[in-house]
Amino acid sequence: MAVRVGVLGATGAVGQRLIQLLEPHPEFEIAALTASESSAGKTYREAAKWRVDSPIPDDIADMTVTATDPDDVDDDVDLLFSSLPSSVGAAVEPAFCEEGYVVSSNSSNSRMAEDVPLVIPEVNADHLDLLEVQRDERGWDGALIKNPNCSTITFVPTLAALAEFGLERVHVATLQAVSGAGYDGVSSMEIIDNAVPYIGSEEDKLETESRKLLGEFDGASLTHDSVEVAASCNRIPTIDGHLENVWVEAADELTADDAKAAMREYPSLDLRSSPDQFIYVFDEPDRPQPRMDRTLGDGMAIAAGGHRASTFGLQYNCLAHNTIRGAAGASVLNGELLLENGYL
Ligand SMILES: NC(=O)C1=CN([C@@H]2O[C@H](COP(=O)(O)OP(=O)(O)OC[C@H]3O[C@@H](n4cnc5c(N)ncnc54)[C@H](OP(=O)(O)O)[C@@H]3O)[C@@H](O)[C@H]2O)C=CC1
Ligand SMILES: N[C@@H](CC(=O)OP(=O)(O)O)C(=O)O
Repeated sequence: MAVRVGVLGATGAVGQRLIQLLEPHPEFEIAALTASESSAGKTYREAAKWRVDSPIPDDIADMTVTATDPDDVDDDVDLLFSSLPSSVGAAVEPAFCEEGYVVSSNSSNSRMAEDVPLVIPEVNADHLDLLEVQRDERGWDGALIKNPNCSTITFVPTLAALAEFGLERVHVATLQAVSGAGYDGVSSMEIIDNAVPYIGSEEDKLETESRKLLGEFDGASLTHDSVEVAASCNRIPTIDGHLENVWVEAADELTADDAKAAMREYPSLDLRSSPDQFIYVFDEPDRPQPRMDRTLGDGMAIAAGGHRASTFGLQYNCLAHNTIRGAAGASVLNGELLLENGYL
């Protein structure tokens, strides 16, 4: 029987992507949709300005949106996907967890909390058991798991593939699509014929979340990885797909061929939304490109290419679909991991 799930922040850009991915999902059944007070009481069709690239599902369109309050969500809903503004998530996600709901959240609040697993299933599924520590410490029947920032998700899998070479220092420069800022996030006058070399708080997220993801969980606490990461984040006029330039300095010799082989061989998982090939490596020097490569693996693969030796170690480029692998798809994959591991 399918697990009954809800979407917190269901009317938003990421909420709509979640619905697009969850509606046909055989393991999950959408049973609750929440948004702000101004949407509560409306049908989903009335409340959401549907903007994703497939029709609004009829059965979802007719559902009534509720306020984002545990009292308004049925008790038989087991899993909540959260795509709330982080300030709202910080206030309400713990309240849902206290009431026994398991929350798979895409919002940035609490990502760095010591007892909150920050998970990319193919990279650090073992961190999920931090939920036992969380439940002990917080006295929750529910649980809170986070996926990382979209730009973090794009390059950390490639680092995980290279970890055996002894990562010491990493530089990453991003070229981020406008969808990462939400529909109204960047005005057309600001971004057309332009690039903006600043995205608030983004660089810090890449630098800190990456070390948490690559860290070691010993069953009681998590030690962040020692790799030094420096990030520079830029907004460019693409719609979807974050492209990143990465330079890696490793303790051991690391050639372009070694890196390509390690990335190609890095395993995927058997979860329903996992791509068959997790990291798709191009030999062509001008790939990956956002428009051509963001839908690899139904938007869940990481693409890499342009591997070469440079003055600052190994250099390459990587790419991921920021609102699928980097946001809604990441939360769904974490939901599948929770299910597989008996947390639902
Ligand atoms: N990891 C990633 O790559 C990405 C992450 N994000 C993150 O996901 C989250 C959502 O982003 P996005 O979908 O673009 O945002 P939107 O502004 O499009 O949607 C926000 C959602 O939250 C609801 N909401 C707003 N205020 C409240 C409130 N006070 N109480 C309850 N619900 C509220 C809105 O409801 P209503 O329609 O009623 O206002 C809407 O459903 C953010 O935290 C964002 O930073 C976003 C993009 C990519
Ligand atoms: N800041 C990211 C998207 C985002 O909302 O990130 P976060 O989930 O860390 O808030 C971007 O602009 O592409």
